Amino acid sequence: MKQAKPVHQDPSIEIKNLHLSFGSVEVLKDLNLEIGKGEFLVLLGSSGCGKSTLLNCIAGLLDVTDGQIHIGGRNVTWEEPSDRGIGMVFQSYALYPQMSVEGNLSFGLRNAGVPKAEIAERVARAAKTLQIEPLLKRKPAALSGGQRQRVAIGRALVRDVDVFLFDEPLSNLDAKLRADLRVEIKQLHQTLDNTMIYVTHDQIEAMTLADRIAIMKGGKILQLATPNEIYSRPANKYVAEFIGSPTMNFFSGDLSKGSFTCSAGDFSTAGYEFGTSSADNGAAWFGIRPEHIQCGEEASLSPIKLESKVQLVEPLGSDTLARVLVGEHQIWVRLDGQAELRTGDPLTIGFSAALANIFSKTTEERL
Ligand SMILES: Nc1ncnc2c1ncn2[C@@H]1O[C@H](COP(=O)(O)OP(=O)(O)OP(=O)(O)O)[C@@H](O)[C@H]1O
Repeated sequence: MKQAKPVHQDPSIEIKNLHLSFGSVEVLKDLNLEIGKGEFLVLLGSSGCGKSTLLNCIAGLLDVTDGQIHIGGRNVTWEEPSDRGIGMVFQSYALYPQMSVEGNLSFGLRNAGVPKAEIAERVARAAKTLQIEPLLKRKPAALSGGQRQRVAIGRALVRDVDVFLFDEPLSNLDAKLRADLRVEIKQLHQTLDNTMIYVTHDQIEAMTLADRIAIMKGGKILQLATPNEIYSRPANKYVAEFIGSPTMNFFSGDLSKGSFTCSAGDFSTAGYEFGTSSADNGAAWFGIRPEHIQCGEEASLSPIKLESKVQLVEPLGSDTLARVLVGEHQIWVRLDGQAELRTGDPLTIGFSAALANIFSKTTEERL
């Protein structure tokens, strides 16, 4: 696994050699992770990869099979959830329907025996931060989905904890609300500076919110790095395909002595750091993102030029996506929103190996 350096030197959460099995099924496999104080870490991966399981282990909602979890320098592996100093926000708001918003916000504090005046102060502060002051007397049934989720976040906020855990908090909301609340969560993090761990399978949420993203597959972390690093230097083909829409284009061919050859031609890759070891020679994928491909006249200056035929055009307003055929390779390109293209048109495309990534077909690792 290729790892970026932690953004913060001071760890807030350390996960050491964590294993979790349900019966004979091993869901988390020797997982190690360090999260810095004040860091926003996103756990991203497709359904069933173990994101929620990992979050629930940190929260104390699941007993680990082996390994340790430290929060704020304390070994909390066998501590109760309420003693761990964490606040959790779930996808299903989990509000008490019979209680007002104010009752929902203060319930946990009353149970914990926090003095009345302090409860009032904490509730007022959270309501102000989340702009739900006018809703305090309402019951959850009289709130929109976005407002309910704000209350759920508020309930974590009043606990005055150092660590917030979010499990797909926006996935029940429509697209517009999702985008609005996403911005609010980001602002909240900038204001509060708590450590946040956020589970999602939405790559836009991951890219926009995270200081670092952990991409998970099959109970393991495949890459842990900043959004930029993951986007521009994915550790392997799985990560490259998972991030970016449309996905990275791949030419299937061979890498030999740093030079890539495929049925579309010989790509000049000399001078770039591909396949520096002779062990890297062999069957490989040449990956290039759609926005790194020049089209038409703009392609004339590109080091690698190819002739293609337009198969499909998707106008998006701000830009236009087109799928073109280069020999046997289907390639997505991103053009200007005003581009006038028709199915069947010939189109010259061009790119430089400087922006490419090459992956071994044997290991799928980036070379
Ligand atoms: N209580 C359980 N008993 C048995 N298997 C479970 C249990 N809970 C989860 N699993 C399995 O563990 C794996 C990981 O589940 P988990 O909920 O962590 O995935 P996820 O990445 O959060 O997925 P999603 O995005 O769909 O929520 C899945 O294969 C799931 O079927």
